[in-house]
Amino acid sequence: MRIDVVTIFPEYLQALDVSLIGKARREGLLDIRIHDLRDHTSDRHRTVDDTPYGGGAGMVMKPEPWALALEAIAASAADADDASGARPVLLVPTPSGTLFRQSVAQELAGADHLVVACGRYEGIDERLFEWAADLFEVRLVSLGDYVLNGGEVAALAMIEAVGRLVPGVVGNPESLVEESHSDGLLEYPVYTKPSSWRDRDVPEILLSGDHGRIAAWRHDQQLARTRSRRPDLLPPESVESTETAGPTT
Ligand SMILES: O=C(OCc1ccccc1)c1cn[nH]c1
Repeated sequence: MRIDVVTIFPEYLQALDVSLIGKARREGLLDIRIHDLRDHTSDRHRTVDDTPYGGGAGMVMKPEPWALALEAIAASAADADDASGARPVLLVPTPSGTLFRQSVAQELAGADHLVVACGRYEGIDERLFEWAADLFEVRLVSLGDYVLNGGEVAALAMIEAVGRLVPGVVGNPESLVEESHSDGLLEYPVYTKPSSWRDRDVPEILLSGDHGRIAAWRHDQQLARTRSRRPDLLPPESVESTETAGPTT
């Protein structure tokens, strides 16, 4: 998978050189390219923003530098994108996007080419997204109901969530199967040695070796946790009962 990131703070994306994503880049599983939006300006001050029409505080990102940056990326990937037959996905982290969830990460992991646009200030001129629709599948996506100063932190989160699902990136694919949200429930509690730690013991069931009962206990834990912390994830009829099945704090 190729991932291009456009930003005015390229150094923010250095985290993508580290750990599993960094290893996948070095192994060629992920082709991640970082672009400085200011390289697509033509004035002496490398201007990327201006005041908002209609007034209001803050600044808006000008559409032209973005269009030049995106055109350059589309041109550099044209052969590969043509071969894949699908338009690249333009992924735009923004508070006004649809909610990013594991299901969205799974979907995006199937794309051949992602282009991530990191907005700053009050956002990007809306016309850019209208213009981009001819070249890209445009996806405005929110990490959650809070506001960051720019899209870079959200881009790191989304790239990690998507990148780790690309085959070969995570060594043991088994660890991708049983994880939070993959079955729509929160993950069960996990424990490791020592079995007794500061007078707190690991639940006996986990030391029993009875894998059937362990699986059942873990599923009960998932349900109890999801009920208490994220009832919104459960279908309506299954929320009223509040029996607990062990440590669910
Ligand atoms: O703040 C966010 O993105 C940065 C951003 C982009 C455009 C204008 C302002 C801020 C964000 C919050 N949830 N998901 C993304």
